[in-house]
Amino acid sequence: MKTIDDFNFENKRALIRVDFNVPLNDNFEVTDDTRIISAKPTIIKVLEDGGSCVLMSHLGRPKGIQDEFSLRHIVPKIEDILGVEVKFSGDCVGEEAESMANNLQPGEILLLENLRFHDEEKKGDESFSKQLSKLGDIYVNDAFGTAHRAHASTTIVAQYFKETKCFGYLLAKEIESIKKVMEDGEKPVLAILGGAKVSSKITVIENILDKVNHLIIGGGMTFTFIKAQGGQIGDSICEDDKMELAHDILKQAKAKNVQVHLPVDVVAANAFSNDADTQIVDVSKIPEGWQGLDAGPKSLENFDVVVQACKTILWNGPLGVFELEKFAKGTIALGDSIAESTANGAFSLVGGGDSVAAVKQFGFEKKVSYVSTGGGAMLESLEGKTLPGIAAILS
Ligand SMILES: Nc1ncnc2c1ncn2[C@@H]1O[C@H](COP(=O)(O)OP(=O)(O)O)[C@@H](O)[C@H]1O
Ligand SMILES: O=C(OP(=O)(O)O)[C@H](O)COP(=O)(O)O
Repeated sequence: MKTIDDFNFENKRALIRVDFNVPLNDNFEVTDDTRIISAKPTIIKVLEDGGSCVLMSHLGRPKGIQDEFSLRHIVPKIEDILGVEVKFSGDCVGEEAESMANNLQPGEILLLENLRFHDEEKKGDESFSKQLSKLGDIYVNDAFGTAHRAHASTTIVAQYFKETKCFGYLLAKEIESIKKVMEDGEKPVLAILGGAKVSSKITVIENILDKVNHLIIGGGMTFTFIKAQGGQIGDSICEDDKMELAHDILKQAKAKNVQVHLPVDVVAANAFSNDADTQIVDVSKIPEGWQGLDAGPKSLENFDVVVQACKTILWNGPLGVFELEKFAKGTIALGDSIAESTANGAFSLVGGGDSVAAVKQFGFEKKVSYVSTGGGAMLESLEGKTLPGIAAILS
């Protein structure tokens, strides 16, 4: 696996694919700069070697050229984080980009305009990829968040850099973290899967059953499993067409010697609201008119015992509707448990959109071993897929 450490960038231009697809508010200010901070070590390494950086990224899902998706908006934030001036090219290919890239001096940074202003980016167009390739001497992919997309800048462009392509520090770290859980994690290995629906996690569950010793199933997914076992789930969220599958998953787990832990009690509410009345009830005796929106205290105790006993922990998906304060306790308690287990030597990886949001919101970011910068990319990795952005560097 070739990483940025295998190259000296003195007098070289690094063409770096970063994922600066960051959230902006109405004033075009960056509201979460994690992805920019995460790319910093790679950029600094190039500059310290005496090289220059051409940064390329997408922002959002624009339809053609739309100013609200211009990467120009985030230049001040990047300059703040890197402490270096950032030049900006109003197009990612063409004369302006080429002449600015050619004139870059060691220590300088150029940011290209949103790659997705050209349809060719998502199509993986060859000639567009070739134009991009002219902008650097060494291609570095550090965009884990976009590594599941086979686009021009993440995948096709790599073919123009046979011996001169590598992973940046962030992408290498993401790969290593996934490997630590999925391949060589210290046992017992635990996966905690929560979130809303079974359907969005089926492939993850099936793939993970071969890798773990324990599986905690929580969140809205719980109720499809409970109903499948004959429980009464009241008005809780449920995918009736996935009940057979839920059964099958439990059977597979048994055959593979994976211990499955489901909630035994829940916080049931008479409405999907912070103002709802609530009661703690047995997970399989939820009255009509009530829905389970968080794990109950006995479940949290049980989960804590498992979490403390495990040496490798993967967490994807919240245990309850954490966006509503009244139903955030389970997710917070689980975060506390994982933090404690991590402090005692376990390796913990948090990945997948909403669980990362929860970890950040409740301040667990520094208390777990690694928080992934990719939502979809992490899910596809957990499904066992080889991401095209990663394959393109390895080939
Ligand atoms: N018991 C529940 N009932 C309904 N929704 C739930 C429940 N528990 C969790 N959720 C919701 O699941 C969503 C996260 O699901 P998902 O997108 O699958 O997770 P992730 O983004 O971590 O993969 C959150 O918005 C949360 O409110
Ligand atoms: O934010 C991203 O994905 P994510 O929300 O799944 O983490 C990436 O930048 C990929 O963006 P895309 O899903 O528009 O290709």
